[in-house]
Amino acid sequence: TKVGVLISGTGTNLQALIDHSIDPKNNSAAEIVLVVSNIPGVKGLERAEKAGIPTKVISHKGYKKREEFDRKVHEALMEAGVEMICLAGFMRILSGWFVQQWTGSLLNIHPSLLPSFKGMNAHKLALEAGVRVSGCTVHFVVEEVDAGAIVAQEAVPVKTGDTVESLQERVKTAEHKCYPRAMELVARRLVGIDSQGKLVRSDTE
Ligand SMILES: Nc1nc2ccc(CNc3ccc(C(=O)NCCCC(=O)O)cc3)cc2c(=O)[nH]1
Ligand SMILES: N[C@@H]1O[C@H](COP(=O)(O)O)[C@@H](O)[C@H]1O
Repeated sequence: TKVGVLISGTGTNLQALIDHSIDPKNNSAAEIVLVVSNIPGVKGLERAEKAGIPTKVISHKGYKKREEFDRKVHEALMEAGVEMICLAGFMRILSGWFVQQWTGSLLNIHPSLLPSFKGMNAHKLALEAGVRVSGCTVHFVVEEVDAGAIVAQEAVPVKTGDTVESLQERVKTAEHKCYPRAMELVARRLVGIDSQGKLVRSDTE
């Protein structure tokens, strides 16, 4: 399955997906064929270039309408023959039109155990809530933000004295294991969503 990865920053999740897909022992069904960033010069672009993966920068600033930006991104993905998309630190909300084109083949990783702590500052919300366990969630992307069917989660202990940075670091370690596994399940079409958006599994578990 040809995979497109959308990023906006450092790309440590992108790196984990790249490492997983190129490691022969994984016999991965996923081939990352394009990395798109909406922000130029981010570290994630270097990671893709080092791995010999084509990159594109499509700045959202160039478009006055959200749908126009999304259509440009969609065209780039189609040109590269992309069959499924992984959002990895991509910080733009995608329009209903875009999400509709990719339903069932569009994944995102969120740094909390959804449905808790949706949105941009999950770690801050988790620390303020005083939870003792946090973690990460890979979910199918639907129009409503951070609300799609959950594919995989990994729990992480919250430690006394944790800051957003220390919790984020611990959660990212879990993300880097969780996301490749989830990508593989979807790339092998062992997991999908039905017309109601509910998860459908064809693997055992
Ligand atoms: N429709 C849809 N699209 C998404 C795009 C990105 C992410 C990643 N997680 C994100 C969750 C929240 C945001 C957010 O609120 N950003 C500030 C507004 C930026 C903007 O104006 O665009 C961004 C990414 C998830 C989703 C999703 O669940 N559904
Ligand atoms: N989507 C969230 O944004 C962050 C991206 O980090 P990176 O993959 O760019 O290092 C990760 O914490 C992920 O959960």
